[in-house]
Amino acid sequence: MSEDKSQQDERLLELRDRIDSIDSDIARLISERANCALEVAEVKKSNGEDVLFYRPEREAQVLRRAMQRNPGPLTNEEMARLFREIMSACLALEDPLKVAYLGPEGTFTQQAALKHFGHSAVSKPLAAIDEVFREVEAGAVNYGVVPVENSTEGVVNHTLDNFMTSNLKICGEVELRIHQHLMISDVTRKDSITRIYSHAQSLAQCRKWLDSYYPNVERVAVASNAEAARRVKGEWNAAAIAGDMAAELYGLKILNEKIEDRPDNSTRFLIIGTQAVPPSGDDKTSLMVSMRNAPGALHDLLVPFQEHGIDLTRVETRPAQSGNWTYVFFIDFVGHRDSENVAAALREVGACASDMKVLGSYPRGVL
Ligand SMILES: O=C(O)C(=O)C[C@]1(C(=O)O)C=C[C@@H](O)C=C1
Repeated sequence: MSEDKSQQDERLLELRDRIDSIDSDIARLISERANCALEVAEVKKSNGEDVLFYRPEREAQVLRRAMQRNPGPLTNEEMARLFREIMSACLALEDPLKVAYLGPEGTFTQQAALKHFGHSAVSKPLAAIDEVFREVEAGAVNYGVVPVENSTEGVVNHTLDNFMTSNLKICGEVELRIHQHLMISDVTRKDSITRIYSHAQSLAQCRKWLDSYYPNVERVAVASNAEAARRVKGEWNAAAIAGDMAAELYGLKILNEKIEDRPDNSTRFLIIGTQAVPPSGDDKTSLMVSMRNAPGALHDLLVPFQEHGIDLTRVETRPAQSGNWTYVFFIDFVGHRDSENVAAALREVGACASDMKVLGSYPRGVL
């Protein structure tokens, strides 16, 4: 063995010894933290019947702090992701969360659920957005995850419409960068693709790419990206557009990566539940307001926000289910309903609206 090689080996041994010793410190500290969480659970239980183990505002604060004090070299996002999983495991010790999401397995919504709750939550795929609302309302699961808007394709009307008849609250939001890939199975003949399956939104997000590279191939819209991937499994002349999770789940090969037309393509998801979330220090509020279709109605509705210095992040209009040319506005803005300026604006909006419902104040998405 050369002198260099043996020096290298020695250095490697030394570093690995150091890593072993750091790992045992980390393990001890994680266990100490987990014991603390168990004590927190005991304190919560001694406080009353309706125990809320999951605290979105506290989780947001823990993650933000992990990012702020990050000394590097890991990125802030990586550091927060690690803490996300530690907290998820600690919460599972207190009370394992049950979370329903718009499935099937392998969809972007599952990815969003994992990003928000970590891997220790028990998650349940459901076939439709309405079903996710229903399961949370029935108490069969603690929370639900549903898509609400895509930066390329706009709003998910189905989610907004469900709020018209539901009493559920918004407890959180997650934003996910959406990367679409073209994928095939082992039996697909690359040069004989005549059909591409995907969800209609994903086909739309990749429209220009498809026009350039597969102009004459039939585009078939199916219920989800994961369903598209499942179909391709046994078809020699088909491909699917879906995300990483679907490719992994169905063992497909990615032929072309990141084929979305816009590089900043992202989707926002909502966490729905029954709890009102206290302020975290950086929050958003979602509001549903009905107005008669009178001239200047939208203007009147927006003035209080401007007067109280509140930033609107989104305004959507949907026809009310009662018809009669009544419109429902969905408004998102920065701030918590408990803060003075927001409370004042809500009073004024309430006075000019025919109906108003605060869908929830919740921490702004951290990761
Ligand atoms: O602080 C709490 O209330 C806890 O239960 C602890 C903890 C954590 O692990 O930090 C766990 C779950 C909650 O959702 C928030 C935080």
